[in-house]
Amino acid sequence: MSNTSSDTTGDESLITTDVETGSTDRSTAVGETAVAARDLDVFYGDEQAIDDVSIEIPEKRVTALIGPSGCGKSTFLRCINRMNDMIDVCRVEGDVEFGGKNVYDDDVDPVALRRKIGMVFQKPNPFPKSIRDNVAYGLKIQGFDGDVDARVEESLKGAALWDEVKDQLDSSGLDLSGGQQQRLCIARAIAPDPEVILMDEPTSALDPVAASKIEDLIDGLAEEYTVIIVTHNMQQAARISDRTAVFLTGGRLVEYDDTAKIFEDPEEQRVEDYITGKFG
Ligand SMILES: Nc1ncnc2c1ncn2[C@@H]1O[C@H](COP(=O)(O)OP(=O)(O)OP(=O)(O)O)[C@@H](O)[C@H]1O
Repeated sequence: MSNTSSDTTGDESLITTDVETGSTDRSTAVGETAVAARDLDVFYGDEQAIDDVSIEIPEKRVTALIGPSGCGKSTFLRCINRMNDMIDVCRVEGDVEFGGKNVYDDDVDPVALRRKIGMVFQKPNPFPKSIRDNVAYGLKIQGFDGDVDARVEESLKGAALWDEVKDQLDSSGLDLSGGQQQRLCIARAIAPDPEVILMDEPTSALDPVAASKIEDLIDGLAEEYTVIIVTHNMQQAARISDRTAVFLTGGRLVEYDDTAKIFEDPEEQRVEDYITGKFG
């Protein structure tokens, strides 16, 4: 795995089909499906943001969603754990299957769904609470009756933050550096023991060293969780993901395959044009 991980949005000189792929030791054979979208359409009022997307996302792999600005990557990601429910004008048609169920069925509780499908955002957003309370937050909400301190430690270890904060668990999460705050948010996301972690450009607000740590972390997270990540950073997608889905303008999924195939030999000319920086 390359250790350079600066975000390169807009830096076309770094966009090349020669990017290093296949960073992980995981088998490229696609296993069980964790999340599937079927004929998914999403509208904001009259504007269509996702157009007839069907995709099967494998469990315990890193799947990257890439594509130019405004092509619907974040909208698609937010459909998976129904974060779009919070947007009044947003309407979803079609199915998103998780755990053998359409998450849009009437009997699905979105709060319970989000415990199973956690989310990490672009800007680190710890609560103005102690490090411990940040991680324990979701556990308290779900009425977790196990050993909270042990779970906090386990989650901070899982987010590669424990060694840096173990002596300051009562300090505010806001006093940490940006990269530490993002790892704290990852610890908070994994504490309720989800199956899927959605990440919306999790390194784009971080410096290259902090971003590199998060990339290494994501690689390890996929041992245990299904990771679905939106990134503008082509090199990042190539380095850390097993599968890559390319969205293009109009919210269409134009190609979805093993990451190495997408970056080395895409089927679609417009995908090649996009990843070589000819547009987007
Ligand atoms: N809350 C919203 N209300 C209305 N329109 C929205 C909303 N969020 C997104 N859109 C529109 O939906 C389309 C897809 O946006 P989305 O943010 O999903 O794309 P994206 O590929 O993630 O973009 P970016 O890479 O710039 O973050 C865009 O046309 C955007 O303007």
